[in-house]
Amino acid sequence: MSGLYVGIMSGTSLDGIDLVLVRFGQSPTVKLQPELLESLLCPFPTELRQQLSQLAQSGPDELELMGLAEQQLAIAYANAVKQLLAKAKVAPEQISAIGCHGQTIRHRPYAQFPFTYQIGDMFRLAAETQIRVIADFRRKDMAYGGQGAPLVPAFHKAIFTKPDSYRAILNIGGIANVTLLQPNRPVRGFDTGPGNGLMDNWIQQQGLGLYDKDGEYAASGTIQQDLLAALLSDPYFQLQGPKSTGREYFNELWLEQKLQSRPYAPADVQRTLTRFTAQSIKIALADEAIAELFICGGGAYNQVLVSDLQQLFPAVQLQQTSSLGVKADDVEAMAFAWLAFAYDNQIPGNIPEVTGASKAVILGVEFSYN
Ligand SMILES: Nc1ncnc2c1ncn2[C@@H]1O[C@H](COP(=O)(O)OP(=O)(O)OP(=O)(O)O)[C@@H](O)[C@H]1O
Ligand SMILES: CC(=O)N[C@H]1[C@@H]2OC[C@@H](O2)[C@@H](O)[C@@H]1O[C@H](C)C(=O)O
Repeated sequence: MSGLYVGIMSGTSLDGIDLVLVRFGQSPTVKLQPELLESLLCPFPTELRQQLSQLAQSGPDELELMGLAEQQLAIAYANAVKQLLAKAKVAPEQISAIGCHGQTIRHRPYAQFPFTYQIGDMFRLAAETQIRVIADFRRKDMAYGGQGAPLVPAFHKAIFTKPDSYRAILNIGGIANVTLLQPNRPVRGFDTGPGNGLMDNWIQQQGLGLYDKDGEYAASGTIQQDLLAALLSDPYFQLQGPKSTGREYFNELWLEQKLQSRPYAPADVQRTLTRFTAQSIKIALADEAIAELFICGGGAYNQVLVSDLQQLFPAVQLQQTSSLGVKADDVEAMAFAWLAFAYDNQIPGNIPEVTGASKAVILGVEFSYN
């Protein structure tokens, strides 16, 4: 194996496909220092984004819609991989495997029969690219009683651990999740709640773009304390980990219920949602003596959000993961490249203390092209 892996992540924000091309050391026993060779963000075609968004909630003829979306998604992934490899001037036969998350359309860890569903036809992705694909990373963890999420903590542990410092890695995507790398303790991690997802929904509803670039729209509003309290009253924030959530819970309908048709100025809602994300993270980490907090995911670029976080964590050094050598946009895609590497090297991909699974297991399924 070449040690070259492609990682593909398309997350709950539905902004597009994040890809990386990365090289991992040949021996899994050697301290892992991934070398990033190339990265790319391919925005989703509008129609596909709308279909995927629709699939995250119940609706008519979901099976037909899902079947069609799975194929379009695989084609979009394959085109993105081809672009990435062309940019890097690397041939498909040089790649050991693609690690692909797929697109979560339903995540129900608290259902009577818990399930999680990631779509994208991985055989088509393998056939189109002529590269083997490792995917379906979450369901085995759930089969062992876990939440199937979050999975990135194992990768964070592998590359970001510092033996003498309590580090936390905070990913702010559509949903936000945190990894706690505390010396002399098993790694912990969980979803803190909404990240950018509700903020994206709101600004889109106002017709002001897909997301609040640099937090500029939020900066024009004022925090509404009664709304903030209503948002924070959701029982999810009182749950202890392991815990995970998704857009099927924290979505437009959830927000509508909290707004109760009160006539807030739209910019005030944006500002309050931004504070809400920061405050829910603070609640989740209130008892943790974190020394260094590293932010990744698109939320790292929202200046209002980051400044709210800094205000709520005055004693903590807040930085982007780029100061650890991995750009905020690349961490999740790199984690899925690593999960493919872990599959090939028989390294467990889940952490039982994080997901709640009864044991650590090797995650992923191989989709071959020949
Ligand atoms: N310059 C920016 N200013 C403000 N927000 C930004 C900026 N760039 C990206 N974002 C936010 O980040 C989001 C994308 O983040 P990311 O790609 O980390 O999410 P994701 O991977 O889809 O979600 P998840 O981690 O939940 O699976 C965008 O939808 C937007 O809200
Ligand atoms: C079911 C699912 O897709 N969950 C995502 C989502 O996006 C962020 C958060 O919720 C996290 O739990 C997870 O993604 C990352 C990659 C994870 O598994 O670690």
